[in-house]
Amino acid sequence: MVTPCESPVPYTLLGALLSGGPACGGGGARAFLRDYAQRGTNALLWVALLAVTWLLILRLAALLRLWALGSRLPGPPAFLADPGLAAVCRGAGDITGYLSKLHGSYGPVVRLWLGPSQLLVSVKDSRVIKELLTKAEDKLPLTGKTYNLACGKLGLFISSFEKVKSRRESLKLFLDEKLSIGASGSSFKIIQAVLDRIDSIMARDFLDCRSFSQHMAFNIVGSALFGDAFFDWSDASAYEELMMTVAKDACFWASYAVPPFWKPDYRRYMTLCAQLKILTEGIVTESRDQNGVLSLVDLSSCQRSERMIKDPYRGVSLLDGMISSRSLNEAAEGPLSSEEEICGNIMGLMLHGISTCAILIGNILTRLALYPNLQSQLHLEIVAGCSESSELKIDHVLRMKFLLATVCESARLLPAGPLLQRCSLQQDVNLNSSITIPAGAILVVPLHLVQMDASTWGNDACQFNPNRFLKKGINLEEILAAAHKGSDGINLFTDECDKTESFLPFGSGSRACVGQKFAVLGIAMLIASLLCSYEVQPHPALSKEMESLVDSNSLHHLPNPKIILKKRSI
Ligand code: HEM
Repeated sequence: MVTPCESPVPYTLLGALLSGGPACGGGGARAFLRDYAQRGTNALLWVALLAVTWLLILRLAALLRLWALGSRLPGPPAFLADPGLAAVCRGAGDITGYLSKLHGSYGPVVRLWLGPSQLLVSVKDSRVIKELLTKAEDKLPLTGKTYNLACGKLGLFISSFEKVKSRRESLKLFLDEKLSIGASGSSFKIIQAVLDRIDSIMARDFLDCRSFSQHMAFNIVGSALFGDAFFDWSDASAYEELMMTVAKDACFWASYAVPPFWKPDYRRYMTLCAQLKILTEGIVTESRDQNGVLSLVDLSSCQRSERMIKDPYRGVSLLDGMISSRSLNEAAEGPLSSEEEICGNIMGLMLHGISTCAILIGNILTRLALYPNLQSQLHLEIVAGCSESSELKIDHVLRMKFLLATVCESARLLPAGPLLQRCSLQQDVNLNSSITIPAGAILVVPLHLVQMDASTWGNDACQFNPNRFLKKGINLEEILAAAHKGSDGINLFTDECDKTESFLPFGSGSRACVGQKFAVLGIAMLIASLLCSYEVQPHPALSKEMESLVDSNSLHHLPNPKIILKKRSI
């Protein structure tokens, strides 16, 4: 008869326990447990090994596919040891100039190997660009990483389109409400408030164009996002300064594959981000208290619009939209949109909105300072446009076509960045039914090349000429109204397909800038208010050299002129 101790070794832990191991002698049980642990560990190691091998096979297959599909596209030989490319990769070279040469040699679609697993595809053909920007819905992972680093968790600007979709919609709705006819007066009253303080802003006898533009952009975007609470926020200037410091270094620190915690500068940077977050939380709380935002939580967007029409001058803040969308999301997906995410979204919007608006404002002010004729023409239009009312409103600005054309022309000649960047994380992108771009490739549209292409814009493509936007009876008011109704881009050239697709300062397609109409009209409003009361003059030190630089087609970085704002005699 077989006794329990002679029974076959139980191969499960349960078996060992049921067999009453210790009663049969402690040594046997220990041996069994050791054996059991060994087998368990081996099994785990095997599973891990198989998983890693499987992942490596998948990665290798993806890499082979990338190489196979990538090599079908025109471009220089793979892994070229090119000093020009090396300089561009280090951030020291001129990416536009480099891509221009490649397009000259290889045509409108060019591929470039940045490394064995990094394929960049640059597209310059306006017929393909639209398709590309619609089909490639994701952003490069680095874009999301940069915002994540500076703003913490956020649901805007991130890589995956799926994750960003609903936030884009609620933000679009909010910004459109800001511009709706009734609310327009209060949305931009901050502009007048800042202009009233101009004497104190002009600490010396001139203004630094870049700092002034940044200050105006900060106020326009800040008051739009936080409503009336922003007007008398005591920490506003500390916030502005901190935000600019954080914005300056975000890309640099995000470019590290592993966050460099061992570097004191990095730790210092993270402390600044934390301070920025605390200040943002402060203004968020104040904005909520002042705008009574929580009373709007249960309203649908349609009800909110109605409410704004009835009560247009109430300083509603972005939080209304964010919180409402939060309630919707909570119902749909669970509590994903935490307070932390709302705060991150707002910081991200401030960072992006201020830096981009500041570039455009600075660009326009520089041209106003350099071209007195442009300024006189604008002044005449502005005075005529708001003659019947003492207060400047969005409806007036919408009628000022030359002003809107000036804003658009400035954005054409100096977009906020040199490249539009996209990618498709999961699926290949088929363009023009003949070009296949493999998933994971970096897709770029070189904005300077496209927006200054002589074949589309004519021989004067590099010259500043707002009138080009007024040709062929283009109705800018209608165009902006169309953008208002939800089209993805500002369609300036209804009859000229090539130009629509070649005017992309706000991007286009699925990830187009949500704030484009707000930015164009807000900046037009600022310039109109400014020119009503002031004349923009160049500082005497502004040399002829700078004048030629502004006209030059190599102007990828704006000079920072000193300007003087001279009060107009009424
Ligand atoms: C002159 C001012 C501005 C310029 C030149 C600008 C430009 C851009 C560009 C080029 C993009 C990428 C588009 C693409 O990849 O197709 C973008 C995205 C975006 N912009 Fe702007 N922008 C400006 C102002 C603003 C403002 C004021 C806001 C809101 C307050 C805003 C909100 C956004 C958002 C949320 C996105 C991200 C869309 C996404 O990732 O899906 N922008 N902007």
